[in-house]
Amino acid sequence: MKEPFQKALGIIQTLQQHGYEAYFVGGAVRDLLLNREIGDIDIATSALPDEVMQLFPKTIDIGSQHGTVVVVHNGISYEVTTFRTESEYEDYRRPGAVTFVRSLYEDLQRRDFTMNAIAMDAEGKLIDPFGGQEAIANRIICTVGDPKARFSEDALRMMRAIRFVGQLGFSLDEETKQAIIENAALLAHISVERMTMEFEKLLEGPFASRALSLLVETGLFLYLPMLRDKENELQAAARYNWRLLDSRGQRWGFLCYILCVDSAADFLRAWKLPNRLIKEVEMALRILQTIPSSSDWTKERLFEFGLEHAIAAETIRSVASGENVEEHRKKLNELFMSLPIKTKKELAVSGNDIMKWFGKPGGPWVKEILTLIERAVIHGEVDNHKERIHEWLIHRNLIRGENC
Ligand SMILES: Nc1ccn([C@@H]2O[C@H](COP(=O)(O)OP(=O)(O)OP(=O)(O)O)[C@@H](O)[C@H]2O)c(=O)n1
Ligand SMILES: [Mg+2]
Repeated sequence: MKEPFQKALGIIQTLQQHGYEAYFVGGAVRDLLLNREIGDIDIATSALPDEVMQLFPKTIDIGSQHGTVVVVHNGISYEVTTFRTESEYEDYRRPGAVTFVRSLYEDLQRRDFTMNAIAMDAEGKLIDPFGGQEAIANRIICTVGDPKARFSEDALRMMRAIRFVGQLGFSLDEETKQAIIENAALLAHISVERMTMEFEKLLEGPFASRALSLLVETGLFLYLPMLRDKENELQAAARYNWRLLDSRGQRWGFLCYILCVDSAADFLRAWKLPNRLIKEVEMALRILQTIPSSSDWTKERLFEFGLEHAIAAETIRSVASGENVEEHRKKLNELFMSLPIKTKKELAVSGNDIMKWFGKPGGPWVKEILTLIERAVIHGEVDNHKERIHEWLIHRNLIRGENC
């Protein structure tokens, strides 16, 4: 058994010793079969939440009314969820109430896709009543049972189907795809935060292009924030190599760039993204406007914007134009390495030095002088050394020697 499962085995064994059933379930089992990195390990059990809480010394009640308790075992948190069916649904979101059941089969039956409805016991034996392994072998995403029923239970599952395409490169089963087309409008019931989480996973996946095409083909894009009027642009976005974008900021920046959004801030706010990310994207887009071509970089501009923002901007530009991303990144790195100082903090003189040398009280002029010095240092006119800078100021007749 692989290490992440091994580490959690004690939980399953304890539950079994007390007469309950317990299994590994969900994404971890799927990823094990796919030889992907194992993420969070989820456990399903016949024990009720209260029973789970009594058995383990360290538990956190994160939603026991829905059946889930976190068990902290050897310093790692595991979600342990009571076998359940989701009997009542409110507004196509997650269930308003759950019914706890004592059978694994019923629990697996209410899960979204067959590949996610495989359980594994403490000996590593798989329990796969819905053909999940076969779906994985055939690289197919297929709902457990009636797709309309599964999507009505939780409309986010339609987004999940397409983000799995982006992550795994699997195909959508025809009936599942048809049901997404027919039920796309149910997505309107889902909170933006949940959609954003799936959309980010989709963009990050190695098959993002294929998934973006599917968002258009199924009509799901119509219910995603700010995408309703962007059908053609999204279709175009699907033709780029998203794999070359290697951070959240780069991906969202590229999306704004390719979709020609009026205001990146408004667009990203509609997706409820954090301010820090919004600032990062705005900066990359501002750079693209200020520096019209990748050959227009100067030491001064690179110093001003910083390497990270510069790389984000040039990555966006080169992915959009089909140029060699690595080459542009390399050039920027080399130019940055040649800078005598990389940040304002590294300048060998401070505002206090300037006021002392000039013998004047502080004011906006101090910043102007510091900028002048910064430029001279960046261009190699003067070494970044306090005395050299002092001499340089005297030489330029900005101060008199005796004020030293
Ligand atoms: N809307 C949902 C969300 C989850 N699940 C079930 O709960 C499991 C765990 O959910 P989650 O961790 O959200 O997704 P994963 O499939 O594990 O994907 P990831 O690897 O991204 O965590 C899923 O495998 C699936 O069996 C479901 O049926 N319907
Ligand atoms: Mg998971």
